[in-house]
Amino acid sequence: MLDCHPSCFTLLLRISLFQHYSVMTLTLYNTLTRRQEPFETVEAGKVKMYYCGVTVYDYCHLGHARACIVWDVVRRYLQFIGYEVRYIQNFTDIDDKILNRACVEHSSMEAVANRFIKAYFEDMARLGIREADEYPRATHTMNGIQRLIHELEKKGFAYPADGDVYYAVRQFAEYGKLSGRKLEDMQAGKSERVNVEDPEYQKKKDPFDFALWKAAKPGETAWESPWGAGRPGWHIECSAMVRDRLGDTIDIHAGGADLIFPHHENEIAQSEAVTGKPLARYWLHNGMVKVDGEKMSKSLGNFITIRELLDRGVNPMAVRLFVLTAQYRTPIDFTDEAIAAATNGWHTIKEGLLFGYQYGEKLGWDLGTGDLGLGTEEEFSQSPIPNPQYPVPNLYVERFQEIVNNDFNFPGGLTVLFELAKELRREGHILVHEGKTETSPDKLKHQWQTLVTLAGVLGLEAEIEAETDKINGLSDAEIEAKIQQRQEARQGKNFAESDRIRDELQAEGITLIDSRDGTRWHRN
Ligand SMILES: Nc1ncnc2c1ncn2[C@@H]1O[C@H](COP(=O)(O)OP(=O)(O)OP(=O)(O)O)[C@@H](O)[C@H]1O
Ligand SMILES: [Zn+2]
Repeated sequence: MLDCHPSCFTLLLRISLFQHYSVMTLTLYNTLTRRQEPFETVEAGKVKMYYCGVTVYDYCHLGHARACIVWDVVRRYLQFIGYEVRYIQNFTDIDDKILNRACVEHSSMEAVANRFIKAYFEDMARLGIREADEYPRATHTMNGIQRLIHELEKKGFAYPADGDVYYAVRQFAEYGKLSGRKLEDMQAGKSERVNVEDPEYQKKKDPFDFALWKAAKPGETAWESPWGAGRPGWHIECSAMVRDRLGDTIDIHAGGADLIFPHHENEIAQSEAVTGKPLARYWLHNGMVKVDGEKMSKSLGNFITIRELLDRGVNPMAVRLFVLTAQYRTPIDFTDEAIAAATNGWHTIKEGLLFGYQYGEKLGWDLGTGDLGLGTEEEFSQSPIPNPQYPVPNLYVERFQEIVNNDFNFPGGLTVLFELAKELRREGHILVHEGKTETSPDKLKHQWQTLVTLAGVLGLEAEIEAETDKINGLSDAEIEAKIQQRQEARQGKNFAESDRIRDELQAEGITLIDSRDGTRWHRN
């Protein structure tokens, strides 16, 4: 028994409570408060989440891939720790850039949008992004948009001007609370850059007022409205979609850090002026993918599309790893080296994921229904936890959760996966060379299932059949036989032949290491 003063007990109790709290509570950095806070949802056990999706006028690039992967994994993780998540992602299908492309292609805004929405789904499926619960589009939300503008007008936050309608930023006392910008400071910076000849400038009461509705120019696609034919501004569509699909206050509003100002600031001004309630409890922003220090962006033209990257042979799971090895809020540089490092990382995790398929039978695992305990294919693809019957929780899962609970620390979570995968790989080599493993088959099965579960939370899945086929393509015995042939060629001084065999094996993903004691090999 500890000989301790009562205050010492209180301290111990506090420490243990704190430890419990820090382990079990998800805490998130909230852009709005600039602090990391415990995650508390409006309704217990349920998360309403909205992500500002793409403007559909071109193919998605690696920057979009990062955003989509991060929010996909956030959603999976929230489900994993027991939340019911309703996840909405919009498509901006009304925009000057879509209109310009339609003009260039002698096509319509709708045709351009539809083409790139289709491409979006193709690309995201290749990256293993789970579909959102709904994908509202600006063109399908016209009633909600007009209703909101009308309410803003009625409450004195909006004013019509010659077919346009503007939001009066000075009416909203909290304008700037998300981005931390003050109108006065911005005013000083902007005064030299303002173009007083600009017709929009002349219609606005304040240069920072922004358009809620824009009158159509002759020949432009337009929608009827109480203010005349026109189309909505970009910011109002998200306010309307959030309200229509999720209600007045949601739990998580997500998007790239480039959207904090003005887009999200304006969304807050619009929605909160009408409802008088917070639009979102947590504002989360992913960092940018950069190229030579600059944001990868369609408008700057410094981008690589997802399809280009994958068509070059980069594994989609390596793209996921490239994204997940950085904390989601920090910027990351796109370089060939970074992709190569992610590819190496993926090979390691993949080997671990395939362990059960390669060695399960040899280890005498009880295969039960023949699915190695992974559940049916349908369950596997739908559930965030491949099989809820898994032997979870365990120490690995607890550690993973403890790490990730700290502001979605996915890179930290990955270290647990690498540890498991490397251990399984090591045991696989021992089994091949010595006929048995160091660790008991039961424990290995448990570790393997844990790895598959945690990898599933991060959306990392090996294409089981294709990959095992590849591995089965050259069995261990065949590899050993080729090494023997190479040895004979070397003894006969036929170095061309020995090099050919080495290259052939390398092409199959087998690396040879020569030493005094002979040739060792490993799969890459
Ligand atoms: N380089 C990037 N890195 C990370 N996220 C990005 C990047 N570019 C865009 N996003 C995010 O992807 C989503 C869709 O963005 P959007 O369609 O406006 O693309 P964009 O490339 O920024 O367009 P533009 O180049 O015309 O500004 C947003 O949430 C945005 O923040
Ligand atoms: Zn938005």
